[in-house]
Amino acid sequence: MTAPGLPEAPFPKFVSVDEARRTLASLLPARGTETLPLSRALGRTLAQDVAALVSHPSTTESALDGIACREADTLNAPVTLRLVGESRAGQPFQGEVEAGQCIRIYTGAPLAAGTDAICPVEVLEDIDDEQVRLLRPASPGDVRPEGGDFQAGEVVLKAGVPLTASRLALVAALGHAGVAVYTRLRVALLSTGDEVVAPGTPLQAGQVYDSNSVGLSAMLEECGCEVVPLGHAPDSPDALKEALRQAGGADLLLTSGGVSMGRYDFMRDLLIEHGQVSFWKVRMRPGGPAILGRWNGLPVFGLPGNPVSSLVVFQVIVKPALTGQQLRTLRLRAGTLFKALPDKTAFWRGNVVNGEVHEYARQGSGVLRSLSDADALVIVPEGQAVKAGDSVEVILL
Ligand SMILES: Nc1nc2c(c(=O)[nH]1)N[C@H]1C(S)=C(S)[C@@H](COP(=O)(O)OP(=O)(O)OC[C@H]3O[C@@H](n4cnc5c(N)ncnc54)[C@H](O)[C@@H]3O)O[C@H]1N2
Ligand code: MOO
Repeated sequence: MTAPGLPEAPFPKFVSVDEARRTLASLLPARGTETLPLSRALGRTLAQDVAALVSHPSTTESALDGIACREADTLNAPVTLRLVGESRAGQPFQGEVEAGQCIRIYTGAPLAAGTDAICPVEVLEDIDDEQVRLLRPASPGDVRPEGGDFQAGEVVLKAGVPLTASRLALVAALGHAGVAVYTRLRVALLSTGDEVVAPGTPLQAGQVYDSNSVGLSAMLEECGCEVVPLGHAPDSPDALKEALRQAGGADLLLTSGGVSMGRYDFMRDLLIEHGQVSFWKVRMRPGGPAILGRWNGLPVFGLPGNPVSSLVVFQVIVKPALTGQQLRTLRLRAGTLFKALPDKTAFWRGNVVNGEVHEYARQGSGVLRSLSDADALVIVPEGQAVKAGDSVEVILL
């Protein structure tokens, strides 16, 4: 597909979002694996299935502080039972509990032989050291069965999932002190533009603070990448060539700015004239002008400068390519109209209100606060408007 006004070129233009993602993934190096302690594995991608070394719970245990007894004895509560001992975590009751008897028990302590139900302290009355009165029947639902969470030998986590905080906790519970992960990709990061300045310095008229470096660097960290910060380069082919040279040892150079139709969009010019371009422009908004190519073998992904555009392209194209993970989406009911674009997938910002997603008022690619204020990117396929009441696919932000 060739747009009016663009020169003919020996590379694809206006590729789909899926094609852009696949092409970027195909330029990245195959990754090795390494084993890391859990304290250093946050954000990395699991390289091997992880099986449980133990069952959890390791024995059948109580979910509450109270007494353990036989449910059948308590169906006509209030009833009085005879206390014959107690079970604490690490100090289980050794004997058998018989009909009409009970033991004191605490959360996480093993059940005793003969017991099958728990009555919590809130519905107990102590009569004396040997007797207790249950105001309600004891519940088998407050017993946690052995292996109810996972069984020894069971594969609980599959290779390829990202290691979030809760998954790292799970790996520890499975009994592992370390975990096999894919090695980190080294991603060099560069902001371009004469007007771009680092935050913390005074801003002259026409300048803008470099928000892209900050947002993209944080997103790369979240993807488990090693970031090589190259800072900022002005709109000059020589300065950009120097930055491209500095990025030489990286697996990918990510740039922002200078890829659209302007006369000073030199990143685009350099890649088209002296690099090898895989595609220029993606059928999406925001983010349409993105360009992918290689410079002396180094994959270079040029994100658009507009702050919303660069972060959205990262989210929907770069992140899945870097992590090998599918985009996580879910479906919600639309509470308002989301307009379609004839030849682009739109990623409109939306807010979730009472389970419905509503359009955020300001959709401009320069309105960076829209990504902070919104709850979701609403995916509107090419040419297919979403009406209020329709089901729509969203990415939660
Ligand atoms: N005639 C046309 N003009 C434009 C088109 C088009 O198709 N025809 N596409 C528009 C779209 S869509 C986008 S997106 C932008 C992308 O342009 P560039 O990638 O060339 O980006 P710049 O022109 O360098 O900057 C755009 C905008 O973003 C601000 N910016 C740049 N870098 C940063 C940064 N690191 N932190 C914060 N803000 C940044 C910059 O100041 C500009 O305001 O092109 C449209 N134009
Ligand atoms: O794609 Mo641009 O990102 O619409 O402004």
